[in-house]
Amino acid sequence: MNTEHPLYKWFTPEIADRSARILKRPAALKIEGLHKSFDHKGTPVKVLNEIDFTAYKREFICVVGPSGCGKSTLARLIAGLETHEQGAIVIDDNTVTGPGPDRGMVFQSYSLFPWLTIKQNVMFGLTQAGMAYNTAEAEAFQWIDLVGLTKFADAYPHQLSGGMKQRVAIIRALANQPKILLMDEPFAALDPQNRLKMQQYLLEIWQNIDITIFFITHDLDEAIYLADRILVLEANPGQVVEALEVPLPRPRKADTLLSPEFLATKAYLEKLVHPEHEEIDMDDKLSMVRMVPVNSEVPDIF
Ligand SMILES: Nc1ncnc2c1ncn2[C@@H]1O[C@H](COP(=O)(O)OP(=O)(O)OP(=O)(O)O)[C@@H](O)[C@H]1O
Repeated sequence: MNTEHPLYKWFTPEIADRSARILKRPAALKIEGLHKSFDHKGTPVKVLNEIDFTAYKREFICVVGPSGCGKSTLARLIAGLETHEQGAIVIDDNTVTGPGPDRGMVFQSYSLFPWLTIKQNVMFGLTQAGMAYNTAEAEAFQWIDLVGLTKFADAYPHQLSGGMKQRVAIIRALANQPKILLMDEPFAALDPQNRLKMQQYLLEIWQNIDITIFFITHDLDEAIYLADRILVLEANPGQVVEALEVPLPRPRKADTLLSPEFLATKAYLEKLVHPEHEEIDMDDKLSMVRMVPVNSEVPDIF
């Protein structure tokens, strides 16, 4: 780690050791010179520019960046749901040319089949891949048990809370044994308490199975809490600003969010992701406050 880096003092020998161990593992995902444009009224508009990045086996990567910087596009390209004009995406030495069973996806909206029970949802990919019904059912029960939903195996998605549905979406993706789990804002629709619980669940699952996670989020707290490294993108066009090693030891717990290294990392990321915030001075803020009409209803929280 560069001794000039603003977070240098938090890179303890323990963190440096974790980082060195991860970098020695084989690459799970290589993104090489990736460019992506979308057509806008007949003109190509570059969304991703020269993205180069490698994630190593069992690494937990979070991707952050301002709205529109191409985070979801990048996840969709890795999933093989979009095509790119230049560069390559390589998973375990295989170049991505379309969707495949080596990648599982979990989105913000619960993409469960509403007409299937929880067990049937989890079994779906397994039976589609040719697994015998009884074997698939036994596997599905193991996954359902892992996330504490045994009692709900025969329930339908609409009978579950948002957090429960997301647990099912995760195990449904994992049951197919992908090499990479792509998650695009999976917990964004949950309230803060359920969100934290889901983050803890995800970390527990990740620690117990052989999976590399590529997790898109708007939420810097979430990224710092979960990731080994955070890929920071900037917008117009989307390109890499930094792949930041998270200087926080594991295991991470709820009080990790209050530690000085967490707060220092967050302040650093805030500046990378929203540099314009530095330009807002207090006089601007006060002039906005003064614009509130004297008689307007002000909520009783002040
Ligand atoms: N199918 C499409 N056709 C045309 N333009 C698109 C398409 N998909 C995305 N874009 C544009 O590409 C840019 C990046 O979009 P993308 O959704 O990947 O960004 P993002 O970083 O995930 O944004 P957010 O954080 O707001 O979800 C945006 O300007 C978007 O309007």
